[in-house]
Amino acid sequence: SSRSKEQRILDFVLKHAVPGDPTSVLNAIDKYCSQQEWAMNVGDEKGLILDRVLQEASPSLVLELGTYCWYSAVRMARLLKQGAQILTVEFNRNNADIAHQILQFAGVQVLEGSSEEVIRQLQKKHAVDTVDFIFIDHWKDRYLPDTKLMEELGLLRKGTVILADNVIFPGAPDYLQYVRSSPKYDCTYYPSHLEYLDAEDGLEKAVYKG
Ligand SMILES: CCCNc1ncnc2c1ncn2[C@@H]1O[C@H](/C=C/CNC(=O)c2cc(-c3ccc(F)cc3)cc(O)c2O)[C@@H](O)[C@H]1O
Ligand SMILES: [Mg+2]
Repeated sequence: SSRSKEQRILDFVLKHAVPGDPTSVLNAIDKYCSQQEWAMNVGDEKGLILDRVLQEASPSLVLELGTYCWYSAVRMARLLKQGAQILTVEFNRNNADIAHQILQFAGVQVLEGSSEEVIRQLQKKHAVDTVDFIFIDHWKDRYLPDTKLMEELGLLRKGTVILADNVIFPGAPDYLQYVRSSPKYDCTYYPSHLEYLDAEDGLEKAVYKG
């Protein structure tokens, strides 16, 4: 069967990155996706913003919605403090399988399934109380329903940071309008550019006020 773009990215990573060296994995993916085949990783420019916001939050438990090619999961895992954990959710089996191969060494757990199912199971099946940091980067029309679900289930605590990719392009207008107008969130917009391109994009940070 013909290999997918995601498998070609993995081949390039396995050939050029150093196992156990997350930064070399990021550099390999950024190099491949900026020079050979574009892919929807958060990328190096928005990735620097993700790094800063994550380090500022210094979370013990990170939830990511939409693993895709594991770029952002590796990016976050390399900055976590000792004992902290990332749960990343992916419902496409091929992407999840590739993720497993890359994330094992980064100590990241890939939960296969749809975000709605996984979010509903976090407290009972994954012994989660509340989440400290959430990176949202899956289908853009799911940002708002999944955020409301996490609120309803009590997964957010005072100070939980939600960082959302692509709030400009492709855009998540209903999500942006909700968090910016809700008294429950303090929002900050971080302007940037679409990964590996010049188009405008940005990240929105929404801190839950409890
Ligand atoms: C029930 C569906 C919602 N729940 C979900 N639960 C678990 N995994 C989910 C998921 N939705 C999507 N996913 C997975 O996340 C990934 C999807 C990410 C969607 N991202 C984008 O569409 C995106 C798209 C662009 C983009 C930008 C410019 C352009 F011209 C074309 C695309 C840029 C980005 O940075 C993006 O993040 C896939 O791996 C998919 O299988
Ligand atoms: Mg994205």
